[in-house]
Amino acid sequence: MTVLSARDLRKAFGGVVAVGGVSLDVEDGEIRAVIGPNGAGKSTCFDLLSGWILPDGGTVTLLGRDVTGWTAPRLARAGLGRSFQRSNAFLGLTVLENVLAAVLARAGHARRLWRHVAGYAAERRRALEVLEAVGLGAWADAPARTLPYGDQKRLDIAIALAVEPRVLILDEPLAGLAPAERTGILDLIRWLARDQGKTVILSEHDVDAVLATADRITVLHQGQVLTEGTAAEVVANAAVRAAFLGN
Ligand SMILES: Nc1ncnc2c1ncn2[C@@H]1O[C@H](COP(=O)(O)OP(=O)(O)OP(=O)(O)O)[C@@H](O)[C@H]1O
Repeated sequence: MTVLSARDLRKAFGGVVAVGGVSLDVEDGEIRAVIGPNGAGKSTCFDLLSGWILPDGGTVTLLGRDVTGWTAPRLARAGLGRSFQRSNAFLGLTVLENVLAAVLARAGHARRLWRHVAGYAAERRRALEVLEAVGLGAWADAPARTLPYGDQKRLDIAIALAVEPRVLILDEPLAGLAPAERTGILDLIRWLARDQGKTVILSEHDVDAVLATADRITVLHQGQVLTEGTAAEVVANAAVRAAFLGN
């Protein structure tokens, strides 16, 4: 079953065509990597898919519904979680408060967020569960700014998971990580897809980093899909090799 589709998505900023007619279909439980060099249009694509910006043209379908033009909060309630290239965690809040804020926002409590935080027992339990799931349970009461960088990436994933998404879009979850941390995040992503039934779409610059993890890889180049396929197909593709791999 296809859970997320894009058809001919387009977005230009002034004269710059960031996304020039992208179509893709992501299947339930799949790990999809979207790779491409700087400026290929990965983040813009993710912004379009998750409702952070409006497309100039094209459509987005989530779980069978046409959600084109839906706002990010509405898409979150419909089952789409998103992390960002630059963390959107509040560094002055604790790790738990960050996830709790996201849980409360989904539940529609955003406007009275800080009035009776202590009273939200069920939501706190849910936030703690999410932290345990991503391996940050021990950091719950620590200020987010004290987290090691690799764990900040885990917190970003926890915030995206707080909306209980079916589809999780992760913008460069491996960026800036040491090899051991990358392995840890890739293990987490595999667990989310294989054991928790999430569909995961992640962006990355480097095909090697996602070869063993992604079920399929979409290669973006200059705002368009250069090719899509399994890791083996993408690596064997002459156009991809010419554009990104050198040889
Ligand atoms: N808000 C914006 N205003 C103007 N141009 C933009 C804006 N956002 C993106 N662009 C341009 O659109 C193109 C695609 O950018 P985008 O950030 O989507 O690529 P990317 O593949 O995510 O790159 P990176 O890997 O560096 O994050 C680039 O030329 C970028 O400069």
